[in-house]
Amino acid sequence: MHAGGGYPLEFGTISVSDGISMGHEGMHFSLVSRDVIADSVETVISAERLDGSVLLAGCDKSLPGMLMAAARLELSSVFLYAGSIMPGWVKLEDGTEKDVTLIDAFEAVGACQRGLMSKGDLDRIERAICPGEGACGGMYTANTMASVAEAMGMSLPGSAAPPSADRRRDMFARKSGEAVVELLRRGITARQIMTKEAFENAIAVVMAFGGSTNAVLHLLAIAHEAEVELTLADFDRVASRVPHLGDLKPFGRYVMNDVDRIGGVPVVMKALLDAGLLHGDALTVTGRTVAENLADIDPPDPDGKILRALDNPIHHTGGITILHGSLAPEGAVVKSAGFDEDVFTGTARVFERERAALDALEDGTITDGDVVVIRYEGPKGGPGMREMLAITGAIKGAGLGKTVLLLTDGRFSGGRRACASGTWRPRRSMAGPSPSCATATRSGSTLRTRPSTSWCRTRSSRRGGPGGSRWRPSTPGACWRSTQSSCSPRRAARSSSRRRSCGRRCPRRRRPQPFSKGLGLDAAAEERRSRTVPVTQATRRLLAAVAVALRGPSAAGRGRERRNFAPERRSS
Ligand SMILES: CC(C)(O)[C@@H](O)C(=O)O
Repeated sequence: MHAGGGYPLEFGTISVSDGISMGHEGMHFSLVSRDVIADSVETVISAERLDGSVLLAGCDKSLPGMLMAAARLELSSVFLYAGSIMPGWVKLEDGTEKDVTLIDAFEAVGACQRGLMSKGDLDRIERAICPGEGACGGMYTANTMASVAEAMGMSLPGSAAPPSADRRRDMFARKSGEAVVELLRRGITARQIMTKEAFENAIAVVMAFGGSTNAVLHLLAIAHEAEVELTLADFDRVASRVPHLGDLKPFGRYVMNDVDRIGGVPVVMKALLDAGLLHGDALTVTGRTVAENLADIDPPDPDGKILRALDNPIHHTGGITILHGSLAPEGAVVKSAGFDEDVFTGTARVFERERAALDALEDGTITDGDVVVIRYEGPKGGPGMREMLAITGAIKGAGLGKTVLLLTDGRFSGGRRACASGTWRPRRSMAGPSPSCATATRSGSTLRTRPSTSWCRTRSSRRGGPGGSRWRPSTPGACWRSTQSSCSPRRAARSSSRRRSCGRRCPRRRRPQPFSKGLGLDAAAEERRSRTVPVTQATRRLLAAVAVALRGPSAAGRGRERRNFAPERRSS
């Protein structure tokens, strides 16, 4: 920002690592953290009257949280991803060597429980999965959302794929700072970039990569903040045209680092643009269009292995399918990239909460042909719509990944490999004290799902009762607050802080006035711009005075040192 002529102030938000919060009570807070992050960014930027922002994020919920804040604030913003981890490497007892990610550890737990893996190997995998810093390495939620940000034009072209430890990240950080000052000069705000076309571009890239189902939830939330009309039907429409090209984990063989080696996200964007599947005229944070950025980069064609060519896709439709049917009248989301079978028919085994299903798996009572239904994990009933990675990982590790289907009103991890469909809202799910799923489902009923034709049904005419004998309302706190506005998984996709999602009236927010108002493109503003930098001198004087008051005279000096330090870092 210094280099661009602006003056940066730094602040942090909370963040939750999903790898740590997975599989226990902590996961109730994960999705909630997304909205807390968006709220906290809005709060600081609004309170301090900042002109724009470079929004940095690493793990799953902080990425959409930041993008939601950008959309809500409608100031100049550039999103910058912290990059993903490199895969780990492990040598198992029998001499097998393989690359591993976090997901291998969750699956190893299931394998160990079933006696398919020794405790020694489980321990080796657990120690190998995190060889350094960065978000989870496969095309899980963090990398999916980083690709979303790049495809949407909210981050610099080529910035999503380089790993966390890669020094190119320093270059992207510097350029992001310069870019936001330039956006401010030109009066370009986040909502001018986050248009319907930008969302469609993001969905197209998710479909081509076979990204995380969480992208559906998060994109709906970001669109809601941007006041862009986006529905599940949009995902259906784009998925029907865009083929699945990425042989990427969890279902494929490669990780984000491999995508980086073959040219990163621009490779898939260029392939889609050439095929007429991307809006080339959408504006981006470079101030140029998607097509102009791609022309500058001139990325190579897909390599045919990590990313297939459009005429030789892995699947002819996108990696995510929206299901409808008696089980999910409002829609359910399934990662069809992981389904080999056209139809899955099985017998419902209904569990209240993930723990009960994990216990049944450990007992060996979940078997081939079962449809594990986990209920009371929804946004309100859960609360917090927990991710089910512990159970999907354990099912896969137990060797049941292809023969057992999992349905839940909770969420799925971007890393799950078992057959699973979730984020659904069966009929009557809002009734009674437990507005979770599966009041429509009873153990023993036959469930059928067919991702290829987008439906999931129950054959049973019997509906379950309200159930939920063990359901308790959440106690006041962050989770409880989130239940006050989330009604269904579809609506939970929208920010809890925007009451409109529940049909309650929410006054239209007034657009915040940027502090350095008048940096637009008109002649007078241009003239002013040439005489001033985006942060006013008055602000700078005020900040210096505050720094002196808080930390003594040396603090103001330190501020000056930092400013002067920036160009030196560039030369080193
Ligand atoms: C822990 C993971 C793999 O990050 C997961 O939460 C996801 O959704 O990607």
